[in-house]
Amino acid sequence: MKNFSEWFHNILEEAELMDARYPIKGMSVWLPRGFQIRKYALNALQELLDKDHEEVLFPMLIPQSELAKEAIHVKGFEEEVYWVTKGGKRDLNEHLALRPTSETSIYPMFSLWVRSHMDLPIKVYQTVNTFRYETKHTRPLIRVREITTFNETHTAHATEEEAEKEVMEGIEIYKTFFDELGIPYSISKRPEWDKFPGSKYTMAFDMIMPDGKTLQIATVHNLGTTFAHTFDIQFENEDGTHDYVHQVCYGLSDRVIASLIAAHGDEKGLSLPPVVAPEQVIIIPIIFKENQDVVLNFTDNLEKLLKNNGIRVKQDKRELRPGKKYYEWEKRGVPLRIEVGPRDIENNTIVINRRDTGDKEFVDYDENTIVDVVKDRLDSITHDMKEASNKFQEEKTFAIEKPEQIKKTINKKGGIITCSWCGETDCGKDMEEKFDIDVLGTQESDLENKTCINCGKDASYKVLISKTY
Ligand SMILES: Nc1ncnc2c1ncn2[C@@H]1O[C@H](COS(=O)(=O)NC(=O)[C@@H](N)CS)[C@@H](O)[C@H]1O
Repeated sequence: MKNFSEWFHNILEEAELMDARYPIKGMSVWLPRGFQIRKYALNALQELLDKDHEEVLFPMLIPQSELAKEAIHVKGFEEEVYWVTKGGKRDLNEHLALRPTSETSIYPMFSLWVRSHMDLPIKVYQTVNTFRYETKHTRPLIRVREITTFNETHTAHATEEEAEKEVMEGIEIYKTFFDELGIPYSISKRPEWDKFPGSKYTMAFDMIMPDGKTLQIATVHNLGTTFAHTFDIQFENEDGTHDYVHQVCYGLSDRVIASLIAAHGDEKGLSLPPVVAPEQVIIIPIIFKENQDVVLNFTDNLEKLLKNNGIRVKQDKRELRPGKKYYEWEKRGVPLRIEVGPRDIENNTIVINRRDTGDKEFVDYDENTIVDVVKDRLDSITHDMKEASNKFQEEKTFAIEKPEQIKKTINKKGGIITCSWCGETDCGKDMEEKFDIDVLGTQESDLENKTCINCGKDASYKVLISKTY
């Protein structure tokens, strides 16, 4: 893992997740295994969103006039928007933007849908591709020009309190989702100069990657009433007065898959939490000519049993020596491997190998309990993977007191440092400049008469700082 970037790119290819050779920079192809992992990850997220949000689908193209309406928003995206300017041979009289995110395609429709407070709240989400002409170094899943797995939630509420509640709900949904996938994170409130264009404030999830830099893996934005004024989204109260809606939006992307790979992968390759694994169990029959049928009869039965109990299982019967099979399935990150040879059958045991820890376990085989045993081991893997990645995030987060520790700690150890800060924009930007770092954001904390690490003024914030992607 000394060269994370090389390791990461190798895994995409060797675990057959993506093909980055597509002839447009910043765009790659989802291969079948990668696509399944993406599907299971999205299923887990949608299960959480579906509790009280509805899935919708908006057009990909946005009229220039709509995109331009929200000045701050469009300022934030104007460098990144792809445009459609022709239809066939004909020039379009209005250029159409490929959505970089969907506020300006959704909110004109919210304006049509919202008339009375009875039409509120609106809580919708979509999983779409979005396009951002990233000029920084692109890399698959991490910084792409076509974001293929952009899950964005957009809500409208009658009151500010309801919008604040939705922000907390969005944060909870993402916390639960990342916890299920064993992806670690630190949550902070982005500084004024780095919040979502047009928003009141942005809450962000940052994961410390193996190379010590942090990756923004999700964001929740309180939009206030700015977009409601811009797109005239008003509703009539019970007393006949009119108010603008209060809005929230939140989103995550392909980076979730990048985080899965980074959080759990190792020298052997991918290591997947069961919830997203295309195969949760791979059965390897150890076959010798003379007793082939005995073994295969046993493993076919075991495969059927596991499959009938909702476990995603495969059997590798290829004419290859076992070691080669182990190598391949470990690289693909299959959580559990079950080996069965003629001796195991005589002893009525099977061998269970955990991909995450490498532990090998001899288990007495009993048709009535083997499903529970396998499910129990899969649950242990889920639990332990989450513990391990949270431990890494915690161990790479350092509280410091002195400014000279900022650069030293970041350059030497990477990760996130926390310290006290006055919260002033010019001081924050000065810190970023001086120490060549990024201010991730602030967290609630009970600072008593602390001074700002950078300017010495009274500090009222605990700030998180790191090198970022
Ligand atoms: N070029 C990119 N490649 C991959 N993921 C990206 C890229 N740009 C942004 N993201 C991810 O997408 C998330 C949401 O994007 S965002 O700009 O912060 N927020 C929005 O677009 C809001 N409309 C919420 S949906 C970010 O937190 C980040 O994790």
